[in-house]
Amino acid sequence: MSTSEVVVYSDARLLAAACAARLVTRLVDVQAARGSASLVLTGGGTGIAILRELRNSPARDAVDWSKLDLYWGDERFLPADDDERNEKQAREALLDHVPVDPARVHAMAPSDGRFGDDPDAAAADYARVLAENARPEDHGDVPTFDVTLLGLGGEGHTASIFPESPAVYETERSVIAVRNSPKPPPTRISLTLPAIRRSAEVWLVTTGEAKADAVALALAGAGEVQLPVAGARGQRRTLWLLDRTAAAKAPNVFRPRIA
Ligand SMILES: O=C(O)[C@H](O)[C@@H](O)[C@H](O)[C@H](O)COP(=O)(O)O
Repeated sequence: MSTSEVVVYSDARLLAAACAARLVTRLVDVQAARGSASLVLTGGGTGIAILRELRNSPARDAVDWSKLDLYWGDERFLPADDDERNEKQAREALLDHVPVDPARVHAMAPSDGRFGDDPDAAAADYARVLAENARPEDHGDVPTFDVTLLGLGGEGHTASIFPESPAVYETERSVIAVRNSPKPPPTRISLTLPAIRRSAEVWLVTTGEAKADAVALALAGAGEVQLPVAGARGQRRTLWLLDRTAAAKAPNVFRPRIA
């Protein structure tokens, strides 16, 4: 697993714009090398702000959107048209404005979809989708996601994996249902940490003073059971993209120049 790299930006808007620029470059490079690319999206304010900046990026269409596989790290288990759905927010922010291939947009099922209000069935189906899209070189039932975007909570959750929850102990399944989430809504679908760790690169993106303790503890080596975001690592790269306030308590060794 990769060691953490940290880049600090002076404010949240600049972080979102710079992360969008990084994404364009990374996706273009991967597509140039392999013909296609894969990106895992996150919910939350920072994750959606990045998608809006990507939509407005002048270099946006350097990405071949038709050759991009899109997944979600987690989803709020709500009706498809609920404004709180990560998928709906991502479509409004970006996906409805670029020529993605609908067959390559892999959304997690809503609570009014073909699995009804059964989050376990919806989670199992998403695990099947991941397995179907894994290639032999991925060595398992989860694709090697080129970039996985993840937000984090002030108490250290990432995706919908919360401290000391059943999700954080999951070692076999790639996707699980989450109930009684401390962050509303209570029922969610989430990749597990083993699935997240199949990523080539994990980009942890967050802003705000409320996240500073979780960032500092993760960078200082906290355990994933108490701080799930500490277990979100890429095979080749784990990149923390922070604004100045979220980085304020980071260990000095990580206190880099502020971009
Ligand atoms: O569905 C969700 O809520 C997200 O996946 C969640 O993991 C989010 O990324 C963090 O809670 C950070 O959210 P903010 O960026 O809004 O603080």
